[in-house]
Amino acid sequence: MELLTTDEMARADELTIADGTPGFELMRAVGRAVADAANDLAEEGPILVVAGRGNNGGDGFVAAAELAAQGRDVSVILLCDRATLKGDAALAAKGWKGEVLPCDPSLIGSPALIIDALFGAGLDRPVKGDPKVMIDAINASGVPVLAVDLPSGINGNSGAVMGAAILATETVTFFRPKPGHLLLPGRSYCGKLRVIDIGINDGVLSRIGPKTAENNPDLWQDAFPLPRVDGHKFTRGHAVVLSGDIAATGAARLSARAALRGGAGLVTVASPRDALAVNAAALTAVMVRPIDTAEEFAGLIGGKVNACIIGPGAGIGARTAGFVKAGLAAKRSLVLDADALTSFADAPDRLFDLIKADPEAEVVLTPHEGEFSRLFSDLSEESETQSKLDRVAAAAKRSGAVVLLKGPDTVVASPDGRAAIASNAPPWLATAGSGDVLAGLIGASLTQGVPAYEAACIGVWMHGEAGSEAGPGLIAEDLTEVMPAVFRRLYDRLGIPY
Ligand SMILES: NC(=O)C1=CN([C@@H]2O[C@H](COP(=O)(O)OP(=O)(O)OC[C@H]3O[C@@H](n4cnc5c(N)ncnc54)[C@H](O)[C@@H]3O)[C@@H](O)[C@H]2O)[C@@H](O)CC1
Ligand SMILES: Nc1ncnc2c1ncn2[C@@H]1O[C@H](COP(=O)(O)OP(=O)(O)O)[C@@H](O)[C@H]1O
Ligand SMILES: [K+]
Repeated sequence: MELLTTDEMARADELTIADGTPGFELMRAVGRAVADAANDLAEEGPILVVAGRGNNGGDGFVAAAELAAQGRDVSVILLCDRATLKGDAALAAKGWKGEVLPCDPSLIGSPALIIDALFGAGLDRPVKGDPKVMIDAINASGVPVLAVDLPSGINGNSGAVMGAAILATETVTFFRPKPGHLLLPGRSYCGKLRVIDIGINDGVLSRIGPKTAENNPDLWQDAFPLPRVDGHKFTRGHAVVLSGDIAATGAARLSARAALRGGAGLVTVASPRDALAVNAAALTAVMVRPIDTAEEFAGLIGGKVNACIIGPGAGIGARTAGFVKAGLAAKRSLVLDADALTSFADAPDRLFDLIKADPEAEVVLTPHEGEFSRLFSDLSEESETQSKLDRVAAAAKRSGAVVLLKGPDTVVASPDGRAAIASNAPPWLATAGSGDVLAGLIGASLTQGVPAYEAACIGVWMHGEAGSEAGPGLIAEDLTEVMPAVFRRLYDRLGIPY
């Protein structure tokens, strides 16, 4: 599903209004949807609506009137003087026939549910003073909260907490989710997210042209590689994974096994001679070749090889950088992870220039935050004006590669401006070697000819699903072993027979 920035959402509203649906109609649809969600969350007991001065507050007034008409016991707290409300919000407040209470936290009481309609997309500065006191008091009350559009205080574009934010039980948003619903910390403040149809036609999307999406199969199913009936292992492609020295071979083996499990037809570990026996003893379906130098590596991948995974356990320095250069020179699809990235920390532009020299290059960089800041030091910090999404998008543009920044909200960005945010990764994926498996899974799709952006998105999503499938207590080795179950669930979801 597409994600809309707050500006893009405002544009969707404008286009819908221009096409003949009055803005107040949209607000009424929102208010009714909020009332439905409130009834689901609290079947009985009093409901308190806390409204702000903008249209988010207007949604709150519509919901309050709707719930009262259904016989619910509703009260409303308003952040400002009722007489100062404007436009649709003022119209909505007129429809509320009850009392309006002032912004005093002692009036919260102990309702069954609080509807948070303080701020939505219009939040444009840090929350201070009265609204902050109110938000803190709502959070401290222990009462379940239904947030309208966004938990108040969460920035819809970045997911940042602007001073203070409502910790919602559930959030109802409209038409399409916003990046702030998926990016941390915003996602953690939303509780369960409901996306409601309020009568905005999907046709407006082609006029808006959103570039950001949620990372799930809807985004990449057309690119997902399926084995052909008349195929053989070479049609599924050959991946080469570079091994580290004798003390650091496990990471490459994890990547190699993941590449094979992920669907590569053949996988070879390129191993230093001193580690050959260790690798050979530990591998079965994955092949091993003795490779000590970048020249030997170039020779190996110059043959029938589609993609290379370089970095896991590879060692930091000129040697690994030389293998990366060989991979780029051979025009193979590449996953550059871990040490392959850090090996360019002293001169990242050298790497980017090499990547950009071939506009057709299919290269995925897979840093975690530490590696990311080594390559993109000026993009290492999140700020009010620079979300994780902005940082990764800028990194992709600068490097000429698809960049994936790991975490609970892994972002994949393409130099052409597309970006995807994943929200399916469970926290127990944060375990040694998990990233090596991710590199292998991305390599699996690249090997089968999937373009870098889709390959990265597919790998991230499958990795998250594998984490859920293996469950708490998993170690990296488990991720590769649950891949058949992940494939089966995906095939079922896409309606592909097997
Ligand atoms: N036609 C539309 O545009 C629709 C808008 N809808 C609702 O309208 C919301 C957006 O409405 P608005 O643009 O009026 O914005 P909001 O209602 O989110 O808030 C804007 C108001 O809050 C003030 N404000 C912003 N940050 C503040 C802070 N930190 N401290 C104190 N005051 C602050 C602004 O000055 C402005 O007065 C959406 O989130 C959605 O809930 C829906 O009703 C659907 C239709
Ligand atoms: N809190 C978290 N929730 C979900 N996934 C996480 C979390 N922390 C890390 N991950 C995922 O775990 C993997 C860790 O990769 P990485 O840091 O490279 O580890 P390693 O180098 O040990 O393989 C990444 O895919 C990352 O997105
Ligand atoms: K809100």
